[in-house]
Amino acid sequence: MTDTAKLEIRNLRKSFGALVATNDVNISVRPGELHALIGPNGAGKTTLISQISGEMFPDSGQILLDGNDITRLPAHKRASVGLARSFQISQLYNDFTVEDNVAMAVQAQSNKRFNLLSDARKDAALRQPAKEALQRVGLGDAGHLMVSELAHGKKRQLELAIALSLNASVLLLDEPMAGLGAEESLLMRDILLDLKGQYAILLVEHDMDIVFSLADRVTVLVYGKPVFTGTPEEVRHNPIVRDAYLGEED
Ligand SMILES: Nc1ncnc2c1ncn2[C@@H]1O[C@H](COP(=O)(O)OP(=O)(O)OP(=O)(O)O)[C@@H](O)[C@H]1O
Repeated sequence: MTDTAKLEIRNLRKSFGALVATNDVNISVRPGELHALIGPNGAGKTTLISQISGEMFPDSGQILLDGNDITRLPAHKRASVGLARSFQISQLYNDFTVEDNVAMAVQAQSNKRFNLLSDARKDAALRQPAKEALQRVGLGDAGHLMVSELAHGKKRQLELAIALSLNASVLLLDEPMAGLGAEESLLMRDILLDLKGQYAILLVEHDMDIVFSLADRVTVLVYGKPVFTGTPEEVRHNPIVRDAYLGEED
């Protein structure tokens, strides 16, 4: 399994003072796999994602992408080696159009390459991937709208479009369903279903219906430590998981 992992987390550890938020974590995400990370509030899911995306560095351990060690690579360089974290709504530019927001992300990632082109070609080279990414998340007709005009669900779709426009093969998705209404959730579920199989996806999500219906494998994190990794069916029936986490739901 180690040989074929797209993303591999080895013995990762991160403490905040006395609190061990990431406690010797080992997780692998295979090519095309949708791997969900679940756990109670405070289990360390966001802390782990932040280390994988490079916003925070671990105390020890390794993060490998396609077998290459990216543990200390700065966050802004990770997209160019194939790893994208879904943007957060707080990072969107409200006073620009939807398409501008995606085009700016494409440009920010590949500044040097585009600076060599003439303005017209540069514009086309930025607009085309932006349009394709928007199409992919169901925002093909919304490119001209100002971000400030978008409903919450559409902003979430835009976050995902920005991640897709970066041409990564590994996606880190941190609670894409958060704050969505029932209809918006169904739409997001369909979008994720469409992406499934084409990207290696590490998905943090509290919505268990989504996790159990979409994930190939699930890792359960409790107090910073993975207690079990398996298929949704195995996770559902595992006594350790039920005691530690799902117990109250059964
Ligand atoms: N910068 C920080 N400084 C100190 N403690 C932190 C910091 N970031 C997170 N923690 C602590 O680390 C633990 C893990 O937090 P984290 O946000 O990663 O959990 P989570 O699983 O994402 O939770 P949730 O599901 O509520 O989002 C918590 O106890 C949290 O209080």
